[in-house]
Amino acid sequence: MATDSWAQAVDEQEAAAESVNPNFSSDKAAQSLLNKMIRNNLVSNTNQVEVLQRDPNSPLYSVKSFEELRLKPQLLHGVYGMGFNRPSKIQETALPMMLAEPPQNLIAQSQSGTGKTAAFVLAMLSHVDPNNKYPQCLCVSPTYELALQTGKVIEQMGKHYPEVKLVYAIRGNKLQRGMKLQEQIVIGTPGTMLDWCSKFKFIDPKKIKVFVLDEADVMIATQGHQDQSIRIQRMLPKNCQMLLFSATFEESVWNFAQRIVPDPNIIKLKREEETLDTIKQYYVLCNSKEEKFQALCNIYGAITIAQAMIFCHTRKTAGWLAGELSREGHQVALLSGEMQVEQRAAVIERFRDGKEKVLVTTNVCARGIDVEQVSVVINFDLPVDKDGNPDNETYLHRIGRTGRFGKRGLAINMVDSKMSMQILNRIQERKCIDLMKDTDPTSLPLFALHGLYTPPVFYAFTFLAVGERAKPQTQHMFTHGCVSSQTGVL
Ligand SMILES: Nc1ncnc2c1ncn2[C@@H]1O[C@H](COP(=O)(O)OP(=O)(O)OP(=O)(O)O)[C@@H](O)[C@H]1O
Repeated sequence: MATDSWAQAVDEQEAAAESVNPNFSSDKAAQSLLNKMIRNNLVSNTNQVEVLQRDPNSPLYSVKSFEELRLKPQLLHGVYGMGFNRPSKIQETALPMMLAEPPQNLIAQSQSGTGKTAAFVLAMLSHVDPNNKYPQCLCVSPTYELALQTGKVIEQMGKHYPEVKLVYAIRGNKLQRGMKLQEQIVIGTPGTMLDWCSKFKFIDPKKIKVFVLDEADVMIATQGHQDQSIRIQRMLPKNCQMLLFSATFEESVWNFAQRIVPDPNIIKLKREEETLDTIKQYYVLCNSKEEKFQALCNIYGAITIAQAMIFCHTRKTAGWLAGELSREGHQVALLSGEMQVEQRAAVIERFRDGKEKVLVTTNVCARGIDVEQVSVVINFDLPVDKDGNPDNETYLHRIGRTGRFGKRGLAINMVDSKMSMQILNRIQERKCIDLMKDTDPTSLPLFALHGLYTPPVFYAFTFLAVGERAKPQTQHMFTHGCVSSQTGVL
C-alpha cells in the first residue's frame, strides 16, 4: 500500500478514534508522536523486507532473482507489478521443484505470510497451456473467503497473461447444467469442486495437470474436507502434479499427506522456526468475559491505529462482543460462518479497504486471510479444539494474520481462568513462543505500543508521553527466561 494512502487512513482513523476514545486521544502530543512513529515504521518496513531478504536466517531470504526462476515474461511482469522485488525463501525453494520436468509432487511448509500463495499461483500460471480451453489446474481452499482471495492473486499475477482464465467453484456460483468449463484454472472449496468434477461434470478431471491443496493440513484433518479432497484426487490422472501447502502440519497430518502424495519433495520447518519473531506475543490476565471486554476497550485506541482482528471461539461470543463494542460507540465489523456468502465477502472487502479497523471473527478467518495493515491480533478466546485442548496450529495461523511478509505484528492473548492459563502455557511449551505478561489489563495500551513500534528509543518516550499508568519494570515478565532487547528500554 502506498505510504500516502496509508498515512491518510491513519489521519482519518485518528480523527475517528478521538471521538470514540477520549482517554486515549487526550494527549495530542502522544497522538502526533504515534503518528510519526507509525509512518516511520512503514517506511522502514520496506527496508526491512530488503534486509530480511538478505538475512540467511529469515524466511524471506533468497539468493536468486525472479528471472533466475525462469518465469514466463508475462508472469515476471505480473510479479514486479505487484511490487515484489525478489522471491522469498519458500518461493525460491519451491518454484524450481514445482516447475521441473517431469512434474514433481511437493508438500511444503512455510511460516504464515511468507509467500506460499504467490508460489503456487506462479506454478499454476506457469503450467497451463492457454491454447487449451479447458480446466488444467484445480486449487482447493478450505473457506470461501480464502478461495476468493487466492483467485485475486491469480488475477493480479496473471494480469499480463490475459489468455489464461479463472473460474470460482464456490457456493452460489451456479452454472448451467451440461456446460463444459473453458477456463484453465479453477479455484474453489472442496464440496463445490467435487460436484463440478463428478455430479455436474463441468470439469473433466482426467485433463487436470496440477492439483493444489491450500491450507493442506486443515484439508486433511477436517473429515468432510478430507473425504472430498481425496475423492477429487482419485479422479485425477496418475501423473497429475500434487502440491500441498500450509504454515503448519501436525505430525499425524504430515504422515497422512506423505501417504496420499506419491514421491513428494518435502519442505519442512523445524519446530522452533514455526513462529515468526517479527510477531510479539503478550498475554493479559482477566477474571471474566466482562473484564476481557473492559481490557479490550482500554486498548481500543491503540489497536485501531492500524487494523486489528479479534478472534472468538464461538459465533455467539463473536456476536456478543461485536454488539458490546458497537454499544460502546466503536465501529467494528463482524464475520462468522453463519452469514450469507455475499455478506461475508462484503465484510472482508470493507475490512481490506480499511473502512472498518476492527474485525471480530471466529476461526473462519484464522487462516490465509491477507490484509497487509493488520498489526494486531487479539485472541479474545484462546484457540481450543472440540475437546477443549489447545489448538496450536490455529494459534499460529491466527497470529499469522499479522506480521505479513516481514512486517511487525502484535498478538495479545486474553486469559480469564486457570484453565485458559494452562492452555496458553501448553501452546507456549509446544511452540517455544515468548510471551509477555501484564497483570493489569488497564495498562495494556502501553504494552501494545511497546510491542508494535520498533525504534527502541521510542519505547521509553511513549511510555512517558502516554504513561499516566506507568508501571515499574518488574511487572514486565518474560517467561522462558527469554529477555528481548525491549526490556532494556522499559
Ligand atoms: N516475493 C515477495 N515480495 C514481496 N511481497 C511478497 C512476496 N511474496 C508474497 N508477498 C506478499 O506477502 C504477503 C503474504 O504472502 P502470501 O499470502 O502468499 O503468504 P502465505 O505464506 O500464503 O500466507 P498464509 O500462511 O497466511 O496463507 C502478501 O501480501 C503478498 O502479496
